[in-house]
Order: sequence, then C-alpha cells, then structure tokens
Amino acid sequence: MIPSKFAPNRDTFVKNLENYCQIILNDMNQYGFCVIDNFLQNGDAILNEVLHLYQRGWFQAGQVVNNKANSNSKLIRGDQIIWVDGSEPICTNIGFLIQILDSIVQRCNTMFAVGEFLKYTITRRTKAMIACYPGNYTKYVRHIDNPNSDGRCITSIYYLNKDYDREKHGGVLRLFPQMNDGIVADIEPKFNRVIFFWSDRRNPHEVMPSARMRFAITVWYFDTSERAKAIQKYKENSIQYPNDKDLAPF
Ligand SMILES: COc1ccc2cc(-c3cnc(C(=O)NCC(=O)O)c(O)c3)ccc2c1
Ligand SMILES: [Mn+2]
Repeated sequence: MIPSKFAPNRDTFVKNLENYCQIILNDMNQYGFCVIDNFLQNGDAILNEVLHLYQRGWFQAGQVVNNKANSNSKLIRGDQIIWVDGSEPICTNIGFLIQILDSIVQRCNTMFAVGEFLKYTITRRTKAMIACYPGNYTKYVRHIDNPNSDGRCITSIYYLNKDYDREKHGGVLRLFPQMNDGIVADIEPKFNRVIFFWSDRRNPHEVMPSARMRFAITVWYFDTSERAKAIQKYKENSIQYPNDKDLAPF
C-alpha cells in the first residue's frame, strides 16, 4: 500500500476541473505524480466501448521501440493495444474522457500553471492508447516512457478494472518516483481511477504481472519545443521518428 503521508492518492468527489487542477498541480509538483479516484460519471459507458473494441478483435500486440532482433518483446511487455482519437462513432464516451483530460492538462498548463508546469507549453498530445494486459501474468518491465526527450511530458492513464484485488490479480502499476524521497508507490489499476505523472526519468515504472484481464487508456501530452527538437533530430539523422507512426500523435 502507498504510505498515507506520501500517497497523493485522492478519493475526490470534486465536481469541477478547477478542483482537479489544484490537486494535480500540488501533487505533480510535490511528488511527480497524482492519483484521482471516482474521476468520471460515465466510467461504465467507457468500459463498455472498450470491451466492444476488444471483442471485435481490433487490439494488436504492443511493440517495443528499439526491439533487439533476438529479444522476445513479449518478455518486455505483454499488452495488446489500439489507438483511437475519440471521434469514432463507437468511441463517444472515450472521446469525452479525452476532452476532460485535455481540459485539465491545458488549465494546469495555462490558467493555474505553477512550478514544473511553467516549464512546458502543452498544445498537442497523442491519440488515446487503449491497452489490455490479457492476464496470464502478462506485465511490462521497468521502463521510462520518455527517457530521451521525445517530447512527451505528461502521461495520463485512466483505469477500467472493476473489483480489482491486488492480492488475487496483481497487475499493479509500480512507480519509482525520483522526486521527494523516492518512496516506491504501488497504484492499483482500479475502475474510474486516473493517474498523471511526468513521462521522463522522474518516473521509472512497471506493470506487475497481471493474473486477470486489465484495461487502461493512456494519453501522452507533448511539450511543444521538446517535441519540435526531437523531430528535427530524427530528420537530421534521417531516421523515421519511431513514435510518429506508432504514437499516432493527435
Ligand atoms: C513503437 O510504438 C509504440 C506504441 C505504443 C507503446 C506503448 C508503450 C507503453 C508504455 N507504458 C505503459 C505503461 O507503463 N502502462 C502502465 C499501466 O498500464 O498501468 C504501457 O502500458 C505501454 C510503450 C511503447 C510503445 C511503443
Ligand atoms: Mn509506461
């Protein structure tokens, strides 16, 4: 469990974005991450849309960037993913989630910006990546989402797993925050819970082996200048920017 003094875990019933922003600004500046429970009213509708997409067989095995020829990427990450932008007819509730995340992140970066948020200009994001860890102890080994300045500054993950019991199901998100005194934080992927964290080296993390099907929706937000530099660097080295086609920005 996350030690209570440290846990920026929030069981909040706040009804407006400003309250969410204050919580996120405080926790992201102090701990580097923020957890909010009971995030939306339409969680069930979002889950139904995700299950519908999964049952249609549209998810693909998650890739690993710089995957060495001889390594089995399954050993690194076992998720299956699909990218959506939320405007698809069967994703209207997922689209609502994306709009709320956009509103919160933009307010944190403009109207209420303090501390670390002042360092970024966030105007773009990826599409939403819906990930399913299918159970049978699939996991994602310890990694950093953006270790080499690819432009991503905030990771936001919305969880959809009802009755999640960490003892029976595993699948906990384990964060190793480098800010503060670096206490390890175990985040259960509970239904209608959202987490925001800095995507860079401040937050190494892993998905522990999951014994049951585990769904999450991730959106990454870009810092404009870091993103532009990253694309320029890959163009100069005439390397196809690995994330452009895969992270399907926007
Ligand atoms: C080359 O194309 C791609 C396309 C998609 C990619 C997605 C991830 C990724 C990163 N982090 C997590 C994670 O930390 N999940 C934590 C949780 O679910 O609680 C995750 O599930 C997936 C990494 C590399 C990718 C490369
Ligand atoms: Mn990650």
